[in-house]
Parts: sequence; structure tokens; C-alpha cells
Amino acid sequence: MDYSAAKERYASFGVDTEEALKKLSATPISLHCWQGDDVGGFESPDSSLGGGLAVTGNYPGKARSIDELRLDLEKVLSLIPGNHRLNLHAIYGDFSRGKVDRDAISIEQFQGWIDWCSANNLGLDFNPSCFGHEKAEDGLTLSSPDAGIRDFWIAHCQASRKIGAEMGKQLGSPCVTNVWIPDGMKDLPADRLGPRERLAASLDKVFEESLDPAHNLDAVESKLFGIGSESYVVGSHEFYMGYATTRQKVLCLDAGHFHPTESVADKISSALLYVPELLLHVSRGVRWDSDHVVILDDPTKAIFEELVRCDALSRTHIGLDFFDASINRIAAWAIGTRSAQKGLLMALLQPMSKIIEAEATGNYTERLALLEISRTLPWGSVWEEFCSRNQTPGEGEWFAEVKAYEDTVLAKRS
Ligand SMILES: C[C@H](O)[C@H](O)[C@@H](O)C(=O)CO
Ligand SMILES: [Mn+2]
Repeated sequence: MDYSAAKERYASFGVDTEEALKKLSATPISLHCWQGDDVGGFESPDSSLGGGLAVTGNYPGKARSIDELRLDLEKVLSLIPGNHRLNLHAIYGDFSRGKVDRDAISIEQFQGWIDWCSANNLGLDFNPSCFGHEKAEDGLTLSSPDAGIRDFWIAHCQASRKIGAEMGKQLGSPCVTNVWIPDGMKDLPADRLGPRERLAASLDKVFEESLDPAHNLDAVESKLFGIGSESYVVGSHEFYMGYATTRQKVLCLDAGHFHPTESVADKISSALLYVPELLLHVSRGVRWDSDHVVILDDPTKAIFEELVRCDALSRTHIGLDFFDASINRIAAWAIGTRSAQKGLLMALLQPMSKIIEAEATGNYTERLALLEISRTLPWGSVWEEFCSRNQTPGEGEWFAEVKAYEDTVLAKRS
């Protein structure tokens, strides 16, 4: 079906496709840099991941330097319609002028990224990297019983916020600086309270300096468990829900950080009542926090439906969090980002006024019927129109471009 026919079909359900396209266009997705090199970073050539994170696969062509990562990101951006952001971890700084430990990083290591983002019309988000470091080897950082270890990671997170604020200032768009720590225990802890008290105190120190929210927004991310923290995670959902509520921080919901049967979408409306803003890490856990590439599955669609139904797009920062080294990494980025955008578009195209009217009048039969009917409305034609208006390849075209890039660029990386 061509776009004008699709537009008419949607209009018959009271949906304005132009309005949906406008909203989709105004919603950036923050592309996570770490899909490009399996969360390696550029601190040292022999970096190890740690922190309960795992990347499997050995597909050829991973980015080995900042230049290669930027080249790959430029390719990915050409395959994704709209204007977006880059989400950088601290380990992706430019350390070519000499190693700087995490507690001493400054804007110096990140100015190159700011300049590149500015040239590519991208906003920038940031994350302290509290893993893959000798001071995180026992799996404890901000909640460690060792004050020296805590102070080191507090300094790293403080430095990261300042870098985030400078990124936001220079690029004219607030940087979301998201704190995630791996802290937890493999086996049953005797003391669950102490580490949480220490984490809250450490975070209060991290956030002590007030920074202009026009430049930096603080986010905190919970987790259910990781490899080596199966029995106890200090920064659990309840911990951060309480922390973000009492300190009015941005709450990060990672779709892989909950029990597989829990609905992340259902958490959105509750969290919005208590925290100022949300950060999403759109991800796909397969049985656990496996960080599979995002696809247009039901949990992903449900998250975007909730954002639209809660009218929460202006209070939500959408980021991605997956890393798959078993498939072409450029394709992984393109599939995941385009799927997130498609999920959002589908949600924006739902005949909500009719569905809400049915619900308000107690007509639950019509509500269910409309939800089912909306699944087969021609959203794909509206998506193709969005790609074409943004001079990006449509569904039938983008993969050939990835293949060509693999042959001409990735295959030459040994
Ligand atoms: C790289 C990590 O995925 C990221 O920092 C964090 O967001 C996470 O989800 C850890 O499981
Ligand atoms: Mn995450």
C-alpha cells in the first residue's frame, strides 16, 4: 500500500499519520557505542570486561580504534532515519596521549567525541565505567566496605558528571549521565543492608555538586543479577526506585534487568508518578540479561505503547543496550535501532482516541477488537515513508548496504 492510501486508512480510525511522523522525527534514540567493539573500549588493548557482563561471538570486523568506531557509527547513522544521539561509556575516551586512570578522566579525553558529535549533528550521553578495572575485581565499587575503593569510584563518577555537563554545554542539549555499578554477591550475603547504606552514601557524594540540568541529567540504573552477582545485587530495582524518588533523579529501566516474566512496560506509569524523568535501555534478554539485539517483539512494542499512552515521550530518554558479537555489528545496530523506532511508530499510530473512548464507556469488547485491528493497519507503509523522507534506505534496502560495507571495510580488519 502506498503512503497516501495508508494515510487515508489511518484517518478512518481517527489517526493522523503526519502527526505520528512528526513525533517520531522529534524522538532521538541514543545509540550505545559499545555495540561496535563488544564493550572493549580504548583504555588499553588488553582490557577485560568483568562486572558480570559477557559478550559471546567472534564475528569479524569489530572496531579496533576510535577512528574505526566512528566510521562504523557513520555507516549505522546512514541506515537509521531521524536525528539521534550517541551514548558513550567512559572507557571509550581517547587515551592515545597516555593512560589516565578512571578517577582522573577529564574532558580532555572526550573533546574529540564532542567535536565528532557536533559535526554529525548528534547529542551525547555518558556513563561512568565501573567495571573491567583492577579496583572492581572483587565485584564491589561504590558499595565496597573498603573506603579507598569507594572513594576511587566516587571520584570516577564525579569526573564523569563533569564531563557529561561539558558535553551537554558544548552540544546545546543535556547529556544524560547514567550510573550503573555491578556490585553484588555470588552467594547468599549475611548483610544486605550495609552495602545498600554505603551505596546510598556514595551516590550522595557523587551527586553532591549541583550541575545545571540544561547540561547534565543524572540517571541511575538497577539490575536483577549478573554473572557473579547471582544471589544479591546492591543496586536493585527497589533500591534505585527509592533513591531516584527521594533524590529526584532520572530512573533508568533496562529491559533486560528484570525477571523474564516481569513487564517493564507496566513499571513506566508507576515510576512516572515519582521520578522526574525516565531513561530506557531498550534491550532483549533471552532467559536472562543476555543483551540480544532488540527486535520488534511484544515486550518492546509494549514499552513504546506505554510511553505514548502516558504521554511520556517528553519525560523519557530512549537509549539502547545490547551487544552481540556473533553477527555483523553494523547490522545489529541497524536492526535494534530501527526496531525501536518501528515500535514507537506503531504505538503512535494506534487509534488511541477510539480505544480510550471504548474503555471509558465500559466497552471492553470494542477495546480489544480495536487493539487487534490496529495490528494489521498499514504501519509499514508509514515507516517506509519516514525512511524515504529522511533519505535512508527502506526495509528492503538497508541490508544490502551493510553487506557492501562488510565487503569493502569490515573484511579488511583482521
Ligand atoms: C555496558 C552495560 O550494558 C551498561 O553499562 C549497563 O547499562 C548494563 O546494562 C549492565 O548490565
Ligand atoms: Mn543497561
